[in-house]
Amino acid sequence: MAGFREIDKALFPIKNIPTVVHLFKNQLENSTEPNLALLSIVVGAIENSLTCRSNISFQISEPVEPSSLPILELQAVEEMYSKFHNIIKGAVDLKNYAKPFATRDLVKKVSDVIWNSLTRSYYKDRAHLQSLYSYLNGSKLDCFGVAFAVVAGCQVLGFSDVHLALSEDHAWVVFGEYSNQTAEVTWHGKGNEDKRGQEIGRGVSARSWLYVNNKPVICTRHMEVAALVSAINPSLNATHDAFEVGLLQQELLWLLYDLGHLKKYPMALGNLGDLEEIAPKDGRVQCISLFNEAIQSARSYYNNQHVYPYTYQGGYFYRHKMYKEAFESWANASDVIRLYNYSRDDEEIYKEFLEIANELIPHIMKVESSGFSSNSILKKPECFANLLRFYDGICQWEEGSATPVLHIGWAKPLVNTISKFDSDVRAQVNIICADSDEDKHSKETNGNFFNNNNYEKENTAGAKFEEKDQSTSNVHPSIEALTAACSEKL
Ligand SMILES: CC1(C)CN=C(N2CCN(c3ncnc4sc(CCF)cc34)CC2)S1
Repeated sequence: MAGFREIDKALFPIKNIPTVVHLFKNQLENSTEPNLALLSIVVGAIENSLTCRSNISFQISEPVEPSSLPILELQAVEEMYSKFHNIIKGAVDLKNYAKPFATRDLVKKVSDVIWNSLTRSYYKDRAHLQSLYSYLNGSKLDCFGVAFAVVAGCQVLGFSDVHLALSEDHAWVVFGEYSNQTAEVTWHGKGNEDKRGQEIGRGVSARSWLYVNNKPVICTRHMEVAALVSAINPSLNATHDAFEVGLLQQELLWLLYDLGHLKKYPMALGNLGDLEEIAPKDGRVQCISLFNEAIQSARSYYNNQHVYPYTYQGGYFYRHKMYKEAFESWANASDVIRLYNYSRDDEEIYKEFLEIANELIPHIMKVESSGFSSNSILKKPECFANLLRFYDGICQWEEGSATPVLHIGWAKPLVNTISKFDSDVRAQVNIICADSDEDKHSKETNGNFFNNNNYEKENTAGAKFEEKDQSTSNVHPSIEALTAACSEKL
């Protein structure tokens, strides 16, 4: 695996953002595959020099122009690259691993090399631990960073079949002649035994959101560059971002977008949408269309099994006080989660739905019920319908799961929200409840959602709440009971 080529070396020393973009363009557009280790070291060095406190004096003294960066010398980058190259080549005796395709032993061996060279104990959720710069200068990596380093290590060894697989909260690798082998290479969450070396579960975990029903983003080399760019973290502290790092990330994401490498990567499109909302670039599409592209991508390539595209879009609508639209996005997010079983590995998405249900929606109810405008969302039946669909999805998510989702803390905001809608508004929503003997979860494999035999969730959205004379399907008993209770009460 050669390091930089002459056309790349000529760009050093790097002093500004356009030069970094040029380096990425060279790497992405040339015939040989982009060098993951080199690109991760470059952006990691820039991110760390602009966000880690150790250089705080430097930031105060230097004049900061919008696209000026700390000077990055070629020699410093080459030293870090050869250090990574030597760690990997020194630890893996290629005579033991026949090429051209990787084996599970090889992947596990590279994962062990990274794993065993990390600092014994450190705060794993800290920022700026995702790049090879962090690995080579601090021996620290976060969960994503370990998976990325394994793929970069396999690239150094010449195994071009090893690729990054990404769900919405976990990363693993695929490999082999047909790219159909999978292996865990990093840990997930807190206090969970790592499953490194094992193939991605077909058991209970397969039904959890964490593995997105076997619809992960399978990266090409170019999409692995998009993943390392997406993982750039501009945050300086809890409240501020380093301006140049955010700008660099935005420019690199637009480069990848223009080259077509974000088409099958919904979260990267969402990341770019968030950056565009903060600092819109002239001549570029509106951020809302990026959120829509992310949703279309998830629907086209991942069988609409991803939640985040809808929460990106819902978050945008919420921030812009477009509450009716936000309810629809969140109901669509809920239609995704309802077909999963909640498992202990799904904390991240649980927190996402908890915040929407118990913080964001109550806030909307508060500000909306203070006024009396006839245009209020409290007068709109489609808002009530989407809220019921949102809550119903969470109820169905819980059904059939080993771990409960709802608790009393959910009920108060839920009832409070529903009772804000007058009976004449609620009456315009047509709810048809399934017959009691019609089991909500058909046992036969009617949907190919989970192609196992013992348990099926219907692959139709659990319930549709639409205005009168629209057909609707079955409703979770607790929602049915709730709306009945409201009718009695009011
Ligand atoms: C709507 C939101 C709450 C805003 N940010 C979100 N994310 C920020 C960016 N994220 C990501 N962005 C690009 N690629 C990846 S791969 C991955 C799983 C660990 F490897 C996460 C993730 C995760 C989700 S979701």
